[in-house]
Amino acid sequence: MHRERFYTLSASCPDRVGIVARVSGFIAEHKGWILETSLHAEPPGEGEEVGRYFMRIEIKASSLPFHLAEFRERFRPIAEEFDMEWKISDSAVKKRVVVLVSKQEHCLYDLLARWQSKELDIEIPCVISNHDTFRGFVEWHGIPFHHVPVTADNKAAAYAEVQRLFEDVGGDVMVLARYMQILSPELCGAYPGRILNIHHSFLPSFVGARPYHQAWTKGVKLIGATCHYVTAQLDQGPIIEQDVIRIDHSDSVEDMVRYGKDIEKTVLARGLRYHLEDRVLVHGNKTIVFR
Ligand SMILES: Nc1nc2c(c(=O)[nH]1)N[C@@H](CN(C=O)c1ccc(C(=O)N[C@@H](CCC(=O)O)C(=O)O)cc1)CN2
Repeated sequence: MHRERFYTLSASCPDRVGIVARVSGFIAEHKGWILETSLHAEPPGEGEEVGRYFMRIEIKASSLPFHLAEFRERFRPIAEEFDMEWKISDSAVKKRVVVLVSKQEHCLYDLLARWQSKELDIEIPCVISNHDTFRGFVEWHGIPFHHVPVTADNKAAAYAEVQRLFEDVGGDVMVLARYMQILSPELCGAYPGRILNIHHSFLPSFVGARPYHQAWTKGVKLIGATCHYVTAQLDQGPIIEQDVIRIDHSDSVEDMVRYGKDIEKTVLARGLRYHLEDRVLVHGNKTIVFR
């Protein structure tokens, strides 16, 4: 069902009395029609005096007497008054998702299927890979494909090329859809909260490139997948979404890889949707997810 155009205000600030009253008062003052509100008060962390308040508010675009740019300018003084980290997005503007992949097909295929069916209302301006494996499949969808090999000797140049391509297409989000190379700290640092990865384990268990082998060796009874923001620290970024499935002693690594494909696809799709809908707010190395 096509939703009427709406703006999403997502913000956080030091916790205090009067935040919601001030923000909702501003919206009401301009006859804004609120469609959905999510609020969370995070208590003070260790050594902190004040907690942090998180909010996400959807407002019907047609209910406001001004457009997005003026909304932002009129809201700015309030954001400064409360020392907010904030943004306002527009449901009518499709986010541009650049997909990175290596040799595993399942997450790439799933994202392109959800894009083609418009389940994910996004633009995919290009796909980048360190192998040429999926060129034909991607170009068949009318999407530009860029082969950027990564070797032990060319990592800096390779990631500079990835960044150039991302900037050239006006990328909003980078999705590592089983991209099996470790991004440089520079690339991670250039896009905090804008690079998502699907890790094929229930983090923090089994970081690295071969989590199913680690799971088999350990003999765990549950395996899973984790969608997280990418930081320079491998598989340590803020977690967005996770899920698990039960296995048992009779399951081989190959069985786990097969079961894992389904859960990796769905966890990535859910995590990406939450991010695209501004439902994820980062707090230190954790997230608040207004599902
Ligand atoms: N800076 C980061 N880069 C990447 C992350 C991350 O969290 N931070 N996640 C990985 C994805 N990943 C697990 O989910 C992963 C990928 C690759 C490796 C790894 O050890 N790669 C080896 C090469 C392996 C190969 O060539 O097949 C390496 O880079 O030396 C571990 C975990 C994506 N990037």
